[in-house]
Amino acid sequence: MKRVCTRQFRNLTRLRSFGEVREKISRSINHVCLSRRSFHGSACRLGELELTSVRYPHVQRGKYATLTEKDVDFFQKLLPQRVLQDPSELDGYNIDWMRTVRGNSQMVLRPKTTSEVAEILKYCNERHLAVVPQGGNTGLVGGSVPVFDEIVISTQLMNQIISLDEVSGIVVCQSGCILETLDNYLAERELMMPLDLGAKGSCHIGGNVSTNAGGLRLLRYGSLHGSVLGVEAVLASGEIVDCLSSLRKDNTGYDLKQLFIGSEGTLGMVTSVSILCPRRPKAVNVAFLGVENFEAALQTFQLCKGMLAEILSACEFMDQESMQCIQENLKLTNPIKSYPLYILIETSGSHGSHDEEKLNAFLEAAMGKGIVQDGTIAMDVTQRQNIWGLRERIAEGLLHDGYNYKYDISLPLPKLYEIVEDMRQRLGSKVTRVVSYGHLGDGNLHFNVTTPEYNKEVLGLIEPYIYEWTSQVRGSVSAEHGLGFKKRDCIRYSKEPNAVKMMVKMKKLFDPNGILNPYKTIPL
Ligand SMILES: O=C(O)CC[C@@H](O)C(=O)O
Ligand SMILES: [Zn+2]
Repeated sequence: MKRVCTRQFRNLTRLRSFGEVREKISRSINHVCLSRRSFHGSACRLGELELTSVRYPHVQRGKYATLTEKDVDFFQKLLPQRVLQDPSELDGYNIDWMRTVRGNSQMVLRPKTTSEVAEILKYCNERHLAVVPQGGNTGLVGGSVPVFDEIVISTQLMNQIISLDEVSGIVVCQSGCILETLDNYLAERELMMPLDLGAKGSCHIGGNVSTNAGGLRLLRYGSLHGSVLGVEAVLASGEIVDCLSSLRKDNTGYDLKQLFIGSEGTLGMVTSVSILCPRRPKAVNVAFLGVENFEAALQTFQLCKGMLAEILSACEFMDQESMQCIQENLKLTNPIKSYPLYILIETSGSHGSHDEEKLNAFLEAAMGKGIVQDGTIAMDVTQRQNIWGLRERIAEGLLHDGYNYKYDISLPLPKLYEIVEDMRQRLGSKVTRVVSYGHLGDGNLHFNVTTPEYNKEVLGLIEPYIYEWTSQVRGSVSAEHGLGFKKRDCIRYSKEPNAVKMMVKMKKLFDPNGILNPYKTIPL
């Protein structure tokens, strides 16, 4: 049952069978639903976490029309039984997953087809009614919730898989398909989604594409700018832009679909996508390792890139503070001893025993060189999921602390941990935790600070310091979460003024009345 590890890997501990199985249901603790599932329909209350007006008092409502009875009649006729207005149903659409942005939308529309989306947008554009497209509402920058009273256009009912070409591995589907549902559908056909993330159980593919979500396997499968072959989107005017190609090659001028990938619903609402899916690997292995410092983490990554080469499918890291957070707040168990840093390595290949041999050889070498101190390899699917749960559930664990200051930074690898150590010094005992983890394989640091409640002084110690530092080392202030509402004013730290000007011009061209996801992405 247990694969034998070599002498050099002497500290290897067997993975205990975890008491905790990764929870997949929404939980409501202290009035806050914490798993990265959406909380539509669950009884969440905000209480003291109602922070939009506290943190963003400078943001003023734009000059949009307000909803009239005539408007409501129009939408009810267009979408019978698919217009939500009951206040008890609206909370889940008005509040973001982080529970730091709360809008006050009075209406949620649930279209099923592209032409219904086109009708909605045409009407809203003529009436100057602002809208916010929303998928699973799992975003981390307040991009998918209204800021004021924007009408929510939910993709919940746009969940049809349109076609699958099993030979080329191209799936075409509506934007409201849940990522995990798509992946399960593909699994039956020996294919997989090229994207995986903690929120997979509730995020919608349209939201993934609109935010250019990165996730856990970007190292292996690249970004959605490469995997998405086609996009169908509806512009503010109601015009449908059909770029839903399923071609690998198409050089007929501007690649317009790219404009909808990562523009967070500000240029058009994505209604369908076409995605190139890789073959599902036959053998997957996951190892969880302990290292003494960030230099050793980098050496581990370098070594595994060399020794595991094309079978390496993920290389993630988390620090001891992340581990403490999930131990204390989620009661998860560390399968090895305590180390300053932990590395999760995943291989995905076509030959089980060959892959295992390679992984064991890598572990022997890493331990032999003294780079890795300790580790464990998952022996079955449950153990694999449990190891992944340690990494994927940190975001959830952090919310239990109270208020979470969240930063998603792309950095040159050698610089990745500098800011964490610096910030620990800077913040000292003023905060509950300083936590860092992320995608070592693609240079993406998730830096998080928590305090029992929102604390302006702490925020002032973090910002703009962290952004200025990121800018100086030519990093990006948003690696994969987007800018949404919360980060839009930080764009200038990563994009030069002329680039921002061009974005503003594009926005005006695509959406002259500014009705599409206002207050997001583009700075004021
Ligand atoms: O919570 C975060 O900071 C990151 C969330 C997500 O991108 C992850 O990689 O787990
Ligand atoms: Zn991430």
